[in-house]
Amino acid sequence: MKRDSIYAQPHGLVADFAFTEAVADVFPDMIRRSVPGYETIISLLGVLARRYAQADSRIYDLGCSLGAATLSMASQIRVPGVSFVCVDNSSAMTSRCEQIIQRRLPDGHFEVVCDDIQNVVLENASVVVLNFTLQFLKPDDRLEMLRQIYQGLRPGGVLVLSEKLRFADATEQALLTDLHLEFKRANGYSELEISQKRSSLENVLVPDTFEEHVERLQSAGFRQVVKWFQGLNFASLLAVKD
Ligand SMILES: Nc1ncnc2c1ncn2[C@@H]1O[C@H](C[S@+](CC[C@H]([NH3+])C(=O)[O-])CC(=O)[O-])[C@@H](O)[C@H]1O
Ligand SMILES: O=C(O)C(=O)Cc1ccccc1
Repeated sequence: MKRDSIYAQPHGLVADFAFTEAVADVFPDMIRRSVPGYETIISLLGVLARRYAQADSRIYDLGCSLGAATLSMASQIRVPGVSFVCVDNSSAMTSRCEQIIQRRLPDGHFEVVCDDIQNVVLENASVVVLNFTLQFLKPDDRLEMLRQIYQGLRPGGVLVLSEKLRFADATEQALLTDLHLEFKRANGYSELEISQKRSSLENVLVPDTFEEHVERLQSAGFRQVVKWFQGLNFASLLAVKD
Protein backbone atom coordinates (compact mmCIF):
# COMPACT_ATOMS: atom_id res chain seq x y z
CA MET A 1 0.00 0.00 0.00
CA LYS A 2 1.53 3.37 -1.04
CA ARG A 3 1.69 6.02 1.68
CA ASP A 4 -0.33 9.22 1.21
CA SER A 5 2.02 12.23 1.20
CA ILE A 6 -0.09 14.42 -1.15
CA TYR A 7 -0.23 17.37 1.27
CA ALA A 8 3.16 16.79 2.94
CA GLN A 9 4.88 19.69 1.08
CA PRO A 10 3.54 23.27 1.02
CA HIS A 11 1.22 23.77 -2.00
CA GLY A 12 1.21 27.57 -1.98
CA LEU A 13 -2.32 27.92 -3.24
CA VAL A 14 -4.22 24.76 -2.27
CA ALA A 15 -6.47 23.57 -5.13
CA ASP A 16 -9.92 22.09 -4.58
CA PHE A 17 -9.70 18.40 -3.68
CA ALA A 18 -10.15 16.08 -6.69
CA PHE A 19 -9.93 12.32 -7.25
CA THR A 20 -6.86 12.46 -9.53
CA GLU A 21 -4.38 9.71 -10.52
CA ALA A 22 -2.16 10.82 -7.60
CA VAL A 23 -5.05 10.40 -5.14
CA ALA A 24 -6.16 7.07 -6.64
CA ASP A 25 -2.57 5.78 -6.24
CA VAL A 26 -2.56 6.31 -2.46
CA PHE A 27 -6.31 6.05 -1.83
CA PRO A 28 -6.42 2.93 0.40
CA ASP A 29 -3.85 4.51 2.75
CA MET A 30 -5.49 7.96 2.62
CA ILE A 31 -8.99 6.77 3.50
CA ARG A 32 -7.83 4.35 6.19
CA ARG A 33 -5.81 7.10 7.94
CA SER A 34 -8.54 9.75 7.46
CA VAL A 35 -11.87 8.05 8.20
CA PRO A 36 -12.26 6.52 11.67
CA GLY A 37 -13.97 3.15 11.35
CA TYR A 38 -13.52 2.87 7.57
CA GLU A 39 -12.19 -0.70 7.66
CA THR A 40 -14.89 -1.78 10.10
CA ILE A 41 -17.59 -0.26 7.88
CA ILE A 42 -16.19 -2.04 4.82
CA SER A 43 -16.16 -5.34 6.65
CA LEU A 44 -19.69 -4.86 8.08
CA LEU A 45 -21.03 -3.93 4.61
CA GLY A 46 -20.42 -7.61 3.85
CA VAL A 47 -22.61 -8.59 6.79
CA LEU A 48 -25.38 -6.16 5.76
CA ALA A 49 -25.27 -7.32 2.12
CA ARG A 50 -25.41 -10.96 3.19
CA ARG A 51 -28.66 -10.19 4.98
CA TYR A 52 -30.31 -7.95 2.35
CA ALA A 53 -29.04 -9.19 -1.04
CA GLN A 54 -31.91 -10.79 -2.95
CA ALA A 55 -31.50 -13.55 -5.57
CA ASP A 56 -31.38 -12.31 -9.18
CA SER A 57 -30.99 -8.67 -8.23
CA ARG A 58 -28.42 -5.92 -8.61
CA ILE A 59 -26.09 -4.35 -6.07
CA TYR A 60 -24.97 -0.80 -6.78
CA ASP A 61 -21.73 0.62 -5.34
CA LEU A 62 -22.09 4.36 -6.07
CA GLY A 63 -18.80 6.27 -5.79
CA CYS A 64 -16.99 2.93 -5.69
CA SER A 65 -13.39 4.31 -5.76
CA LEU A 66 -11.26 1.13 -5.85
CA GLY A 67 -14.18 -1.23 -5.15
CA ALA A 68 -13.53 -2.02 -1.47
CA ALA A 69 -17.26 -2.16 -0.63
CA THR A 70 -18.04 -4.41 -3.59
CA LEU A 71 -15.24 -6.85 -2.72
CA SER A 72 -16.46 -7.10 0.88
CA MET A 73 -20.08 -7.66 -0.17
CA ALA A 74 -19.14 -10.19 -2.87
CA SER A 75 -17.22 -12.26 -0.32
CA GLN A 76 -20.29 -12.58 1.93
CA ILE A 77 -23.32 -12.89 -0.36
CA ARG A 78 -24.76 -16.39 -0.60
CA VAL A 79 -27.81 -15.96 -2.90
CA PRO A 80 -27.53 -16.76 -6.63
CA GLY A 81 -27.82 -14.38 -9.57
CA VAL A 82 -26.45 -11.20 -8.01
CA SER A 83 -24.68 -8.72 -10.30
CA PHE A 84 -22.67 -5.70 -9.17
CA VAL A 85 -22.71 -2.26 -10.75
CA CYS A 86 -19.80 -0.07 -9.58
CA VAL A 87 -19.93 3.59 -10.57
CA ASP A 88 -17.43 6.43 -10.14
CA ASN A 89 -16.84 9.59 -12.18
CA SER A 90 -13.05 9.50 -11.66
CA SER A 91 -11.42 7.49 -14.49
CA ALA A 92 -8.30 7.18 -12.31
CA MET A 93 -10.50 5.23 -9.85
CA THR A 94 -12.55 3.17 -12.32
CA SER A 95 -9.55 1.96 -14.37
CA ARG A 96 -7.88 0.68 -11.18
CA CYS A 97 -11.20 -0.64 -9.80
CA GLU A 98 -11.87 -2.63 -12.97
CA GLN A 99 -8.44 -4.34 -12.69
CA ILE A 100 -8.78 -5.05 -8.96
CA ILE A 101 -12.25 -6.58 -9.25
CA GLN A 102 -11.33 -8.59 -12.36
CA ARG A 103 -8.38 -10.07 -10.47
CA ARG A 104 -10.28 -10.76 -7.24
CA LEU A 105 -13.63 -11.88 -8.74
CA PRO A 106 -12.70 -13.52 -12.05
CA ASP A 107 -16.08 -15.31 -12.23
CA GLY A 108 -18.15 -12.51 -10.72
CA HIS A 109 -20.87 -10.64 -12.57
CA PHE A 110 -19.87 -7.04 -12.35
CA GLU A 111 -19.72 -3.88 -14.38
CA VAL A 112 -17.54 -0.84 -13.62
CA VAL A 113 -18.96 2.37 -15.06
CA CYS A 114 -17.16 5.72 -15.30
CA ASP A 115 -19.96 8.26 -14.98
CA ASP A 116 -21.65 10.66 -12.61
CA ILE A 117 -23.83 8.62 -10.24
CA GLN A 118 -26.63 11.09 -11.00
CA ASN A 119 -26.82 9.70 -14.56
CA VAL A 120 -27.34 6.10 -13.45
CA VAL A 121 -30.82 4.64 -13.83
CA LEU A 122 -31.09 2.07 -11.07
CA GLU A 123 -33.08 -1.10 -11.75
CA ASN A 124 -33.90 -4.24 -9.76
CA ALA A 125 -31.66 -3.23 -6.85
CA SER A 126 -31.63 -5.06 -3.53
CA VAL A 127 -28.63 -3.22 -2.01
CA VAL A 128 -27.35 0.26 -2.87
CA VAL A 129 -24.18 1.59 -1.22
CA LEU A 130 -23.24 5.26 -0.98
CA ASN A 131 -20.10 4.84 1.13
CA PHE A 132 -18.85 8.42 1.68
CA THR A 133 -20.05 9.67 -1.73
CA LEU A 134 -23.28 11.68 -1.25
CA GLN A 135 -21.24 14.29 0.66
CA PHE A 136 -19.49 15.22 -2.62
CA LEU A 137 -22.73 16.01 -4.49
CA LYS A 138 -24.04 19.57 -4.50
CA PRO A 139 -26.42 19.84 -1.52
CA ASP A 140 -29.30 20.76 -3.87
CA ASP A 141 -28.81 17.54 -5.86
CA ARG A 142 -28.82 15.14 -2.91
CA LEU A 143 -32.58 14.61 -2.48
CA GLU A 144 -33.07 13.81 -6.18
CA MET A 145 -30.25 11.23 -5.95
CA LEU A 146 -31.97 9.52 -3.01
CA ARG A 147 -35.31 9.56 -4.88
CA GLN A 148 -33.69 7.83 -7.86
CA ILE A 149 -32.24 5.20 -5.53
CA TYR A 150 -35.59 4.64 -3.80
CA GLN A 151 -37.40 4.10 -7.10
CA GLY A 152 -34.73 1.62 -8.29
CA LEU A 153 -34.91 -0.51 -5.14
CA ARG A 154 -37.07 -3.62 -4.82
CA PRO A 155 -39.38 -3.93 -1.80
CA GLY A 156 -37.24 -5.07 1.12
CA GLY A 157 -34.16 -3.54 -0.48
CA VAL A 158 -31.78 -1.20 1.38
CA LEU A 159 -29.60 1.85 0.95
CA VAL A 160 -26.45 2.04 3.09
CA LEU A 161 -25.41 5.69 3.40
CA SER A 162 -22.07 6.51 5.05
CA GLU A 163 -21.14 10.16 5.54
CA LYS A 164 -18.97 12.61 7.41
CA LEU A 165 -21.35 14.38 9.82
CA ARG A 166 -21.73 18.00 10.81
CA PHE A 167 -23.26 18.84 14.20
CA ALA A 168 -25.81 21.61 14.77
CA ASP A 169 -24.57 22.15 18.32
CA ALA A 170 -21.37 24.25 18.22
CA THR A 171 -19.77 22.53 21.23
CA GLU A 172 -20.40 19.07 19.79
CA GLN A 173 -19.09 20.19 16.38
CA ALA A 174 -15.91 21.60 17.97
CA LEU A 175 -15.32 18.45 20.06
CA LEU A 176 -15.79 15.94 17.25
CA THR A 177 -13.77 18.01 14.75
CA ASP A 178 -10.97 18.17 17.30
CA LEU A 179 -11.11 14.41 17.95
CA HIS A 180 -10.98 13.80 14.18
CA LEU A 181 -7.85 16.00 14.04
CA GLU A 182 -6.34 13.96 16.86
CA PHE A 183 -7.19 10.76 14.92
CA LYS A 184 -5.28 12.11 11.89
CA ARG A 185 -2.27 13.08 14.04
CA ALA A 186 -2.32 9.62 15.63
CA ASN A 187 -2.16 8.19 12.11
CA GLY A 188 0.99 10.16 11.26
CA TYR A 189 -0.39 13.19 9.41
CA SER A 190 1.50 16.44 10.10
CA GLU A 191 -0.15 19.78 10.95
CA LEU A 192 0.68 20.97 7.40
CA GLU A 193 -0.90 17.90 5.79
CA ILE A 194 -3.99 18.28 7.97
CA SER A 195 -4.46 21.99 7.27
CA GLN A 196 -3.84 21.79 3.50
CA LYS A 197 -6.26 18.84 3.14
CA ARG A 198 -8.83 20.77 5.18
CA SER A 199 -8.69 23.79 2.84
CA SER A 200 -8.81 21.58 -0.26
CA LEU A 201 -12.01 19.93 1.00
CA GLU A 202 -13.68 23.16 2.13
CA ASN A 203 -16.12 23.67 -0.76
CA VAL A 204 -15.90 20.10 -2.04
CA LEU A 205 -17.05 17.91 0.87
CA VAL A 206 -20.07 19.60 2.43
CA PRO A 207 -21.37 17.52 5.37
CA ASP A 208 -24.98 17.44 6.61
CA THR A 209 -26.22 16.74 10.13
CA PHE A 210 -27.65 13.35 11.11
CA GLU A 211 -31.09 14.99 11.36
CA GLU A 212 -30.81 16.39 7.82
CA HIS A 213 -29.95 12.92 6.53
CA VAL A 214 -32.91 11.30 8.25
CA GLU A 215 -35.33 13.95 6.96
CA ARG A 216 -33.98 13.71 3.42
CA LEU A 217 -34.15 9.90 3.42
CA GLN A 218 -37.75 10.13 4.62
CA SER A 219 -38.61 12.69 1.93
CA ALA A 220 -37.21 10.25 -0.63
CA GLY A 221 -39.65 7.59 0.62
CA PHE A 222 -37.68 5.57 3.18
CA ARG A 223 -39.76 5.00 6.31
CA GLN A 224 -37.24 2.98 8.30
CA VAL A 225 -33.86 4.66 8.91
CA VAL A 226 -31.29 3.49 11.48
CA LYS A 227 -27.82 4.66 12.35
CA TRP A 228 -25.89 1.38 12.58
CA PHE A 229 -22.35 2.79 12.98
CA GLN A 230 -20.59 5.93 14.18
CA GLY A 231 -16.87 6.63 14.64
CA LEU A 232 -16.33 10.21 15.81
CA ASN A 233 -17.84 12.48 13.10
CA PHE A 234 -18.32 9.68 10.56
CA ALA A 235 -21.50 7.61 10.53
CA SER A 236 -23.39 5.07 8.47
CA LEU A 237 -27.17 4.79 8.08
CA LEU A 238 -29.32 1.92 6.88
CA ALA A 239 -32.53 2.90 5.07
CA VAL A 240 -35.04 0.16 4.22
CA LYS A 241 -37.69 0.30 1.48
CA ASP A 242 -40.88 -1.43 2.76
N1 LIG B 1 -21.00 12.79 -8.74
C1 LIG B 1 -20.22 11.70 -8.63
N2 LIG B 1 -20.42 10.64 -9.43
C2 LIG B 1 -19.64 9.53 -9.33
N3 LIG B 1 -18.66 9.40 -8.43
C3 LIG B 1 -18.42 10.45 -7.61
C4 LIG B 1 -19.18 11.63 -7.67
N4 LIG B 1 -18.71 12.50 -6.74
C5 LIG B 1 -17.69 11.88 -6.11
N5 LIG B 1 -17.51 10.63 -6.65
C6 LIG B 1 -16.54 9.61 -6.25
O1 LIG B 1 -16.87 9.21 -4.95
C7 LIG B 1 -15.71 8.64 -4.32
C8 LIG B 1 -15.68 9.12 -2.88
S1 LIG B 1 -14.63 8.12 -1.85
C9 LIG B 1 -15.63 6.66 -1.74
C10 LIG B 1 -15.00 5.50 -1.03
C11 LIG B 1 -15.51 4.18 -1.50
N6 LIG B 1 -16.98 4.14 -1.61
C12 LIG B 1 -15.04 3.09 -0.58
O2 LIG B 1 -15.86 2.53 0.17
O3 LIG B 1 -13.82 2.81 -0.58
C13 LIG B 1 -14.85 8.80 -0.26
C14 LIG B 1 -13.84 9.78 0.15
O4 LIG B 1 -12.85 9.93 -0.56
O5 LIG B 1 -14.04 10.42 1.25
C15 LIG B 1 -14.51 9.08 -5.16
O6 LIG B 1 -13.90 7.97 -5.79
C16 LIG B 1 -15.10 10.06 -6.17
O7 LIG B 1 -14.47 10.02 -7.44
O1 LIG C 1 -9.78 13.66 5.31
C1 LIG C 1 -10.86 14.13 5.70
O2 LIG C 1 -10.91 15.12 6.44
C2 LIG C 1 -12.12 13.53 5.33
O3 LIG C 1 -13.11 14.09 5.59
C3 LIG C 1 -12.19 12.20 4.65
C4 LIG C 1 -11.69 12.07 3.26
C5 LIG C 1 -10.98 10.92 2.94
C6 LIG C 1 -10.49 10.73 1.66
C7 LIG C 1 -10.70 11.69 0.69
C8 LIG C 1 -11.42 12.85 1.00
C9 LIG C 1 -11.93 13.03 2.29
